[in-house]
Amino acid sequence: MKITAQDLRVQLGGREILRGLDITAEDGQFVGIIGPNGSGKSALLRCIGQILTPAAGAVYLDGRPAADWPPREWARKLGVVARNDGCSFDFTVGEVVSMGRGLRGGFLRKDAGEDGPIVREAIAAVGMAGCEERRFSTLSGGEQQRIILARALAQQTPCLLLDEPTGRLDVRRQMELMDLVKGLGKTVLAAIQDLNIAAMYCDRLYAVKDGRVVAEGTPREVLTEEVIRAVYQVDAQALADRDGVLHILFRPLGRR
Ligand SMILES: Nc1ncnc2c1ncn2[C@@H]1O[C@H](COP(=O)(O)OP(=O)(O)OP(=O)(O)O)[C@@H](O)[C@H]1O
Repeated sequence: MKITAQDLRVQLGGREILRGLDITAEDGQFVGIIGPNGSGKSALLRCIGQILTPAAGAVYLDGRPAADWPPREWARKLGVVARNDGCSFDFTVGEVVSMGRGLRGGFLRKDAGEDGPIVREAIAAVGMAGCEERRFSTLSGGEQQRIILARALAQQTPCLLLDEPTGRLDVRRQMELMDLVKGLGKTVLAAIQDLNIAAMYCDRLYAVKDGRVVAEGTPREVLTEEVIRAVYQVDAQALADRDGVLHILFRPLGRR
């Protein structure tokens, strides 16, 4: 399923946060959004996820505008993993992940009885099998992050929006999570802060700065020394290893 955002504009607190963004994720593509803190990555994902209403512009799934989708049908197409999306109540892990099933259209729907295996499978997929009865609040930050992803997996949508899905994970868990998501073949739009992770896993990247797209293309096209300098004001070297994997090496600030 294809995700398209066209000319998105957002104003918050009297400021223009998104200034006419165009983003496309083709069916099955893993698309990364990179950019400095405050550049508008979360605002963009929140607009596409219908959590934030844009001042102008539109979001489409397979060419059909968001406004034309009944909310329940939309929730069956698009799973959202927002940042700081912990639960304020003391639910168990199983209950948190079951909420992904509820998002598909009410806990009282006809197929609700089949949720158990799907919930357990989603928990196992993120490496947390057997933790169903644990209190969510007793998990570490990285474990909570994986369970929030499991909740989106249990929603069984063809598209996923992920806001810094690996931010609190150790290096192995980061790669496991990205391998897992990539292996699902879903259309994914993810805000990613770690440029090496973005280089390793994304089919396409959009670099966002001050609410505008300043570069787009394959990781090799976007993660150039010039773009990294323009977007982040840091000096970096982009090197491909013998397997063709791109690595970004950063120079300490003030050293040339
Ligand atoms: N409710 C709000 N009111 C006013 N300004 C806001 C609001 N929400 C976000 N902003 C501002 O919008 C800008 C973009 O925020 P956003 O969270 O989209 O950035 P980001 O690229 O995701 O940043 P980060 O990498 O730090 O997570 C920031 O300058 C932020 O301060």
